Amino acid sequence: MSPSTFPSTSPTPRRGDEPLLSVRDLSVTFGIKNESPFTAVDGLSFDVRPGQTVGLVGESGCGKSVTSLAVMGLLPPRGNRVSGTVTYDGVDLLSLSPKEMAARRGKDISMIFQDPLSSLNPVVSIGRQVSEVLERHKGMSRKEATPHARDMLAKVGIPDPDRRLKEYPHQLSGGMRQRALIAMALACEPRLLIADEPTTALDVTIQAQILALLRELVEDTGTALIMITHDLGVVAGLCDEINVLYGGRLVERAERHDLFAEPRHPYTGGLLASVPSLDGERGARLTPVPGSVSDNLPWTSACAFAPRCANAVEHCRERTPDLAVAPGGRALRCFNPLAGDPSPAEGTTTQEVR
Ligand SMILES: Nc1ncnc2c1ncn2[C@@H]1O[C@H](COP(=O)(O)OP(=O)(O)OP(=O)(O)O)[C@@H](O)[C@H]1O
Repeated sequence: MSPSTFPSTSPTPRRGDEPLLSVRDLSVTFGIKNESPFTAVDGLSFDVRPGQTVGLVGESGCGKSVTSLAVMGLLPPRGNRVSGTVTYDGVDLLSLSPKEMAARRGKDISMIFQDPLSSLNPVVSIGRQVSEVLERHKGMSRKEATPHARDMLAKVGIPDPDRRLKEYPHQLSGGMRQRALIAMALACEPRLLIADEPTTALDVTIQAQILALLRELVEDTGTALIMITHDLGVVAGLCDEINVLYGGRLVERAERHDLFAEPRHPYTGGLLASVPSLDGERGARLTPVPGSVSDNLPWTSACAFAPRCANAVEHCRERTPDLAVAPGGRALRCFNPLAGDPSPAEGTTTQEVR
């Protein structure tokens, strides 16, 4: 695809500017009327700048999707408590009314989900679904929106877009459906795109194509991208910065290169050891992280990961590790990290966050 494939979201500022999205101390607790409420996201903070791709990574249940739903204002209206701030372009999204938030969704911030089949309406043609977004958010008439919808399908690499416009989701392959969903998400040139496991339902070749498409989008338009995945392999070629979550809390954050070259949290190390590598020895076995999240200890009195951690020492089960943030932004929540340079947790210049 050519560098001019995507329309520029001008005057979007480029990489390196102020954060477009700042999440600060975000917590989401479910079952607030029950005797034992459950905190799915606990004190999470991260920034996303224009043109930056930020990964939220962790295994099932660590709070990735709940974080994205909180940012999008899509959590169930009752039965949960959300605290902290989610500042987008200077506005705290958590303070907006449902109506105000609905007006921003699809326009300023868009989301693509794991399963395109359940995200697309099965009885509405692909062209109609893309053009409806343009009618709703850009005030276009149906007549004006249809050629734009066609262009969007072409831009995301759907061949023969004139024919595809008239087709229904079941007539497209899985990869084409995901492209159609990306076309819908991009129709209004959002400045922030959240992709929640966008390639999990696709086979490996198509996965690579969709990831390449997202990378081009970010490079060409300066769109900020939050990439949610359980698979460090997916973020390897895409993310600038990676946030590793465990049990609802951030346990490590680093630039992609630093994280892959030198993981410091034993959980990050475990995730990396379970990713297949092209450089790995033939026949080498992958090492999964032992145990499951059901083994977790409560963060309030321990490190939740301690029962599964080969590096755990006695007080990991007795005290809560704080998140220590180094001046460059690298962050670590661990009493006994993997070997490497002195970590923030080992007491260099640090700022205790939580
Ligand atoms: N509406 C809800 N009510 C109660 N608990 C919920 C609700 N939504 C999510 N949870 C719980 O919050 C925790 C975090 O869920 P979340 O979907 O964010 O996990 P995830 O990291 O995205 O995992 P997955 O990849 O499996 O979706 C899970 O234990 C989940 O059961």
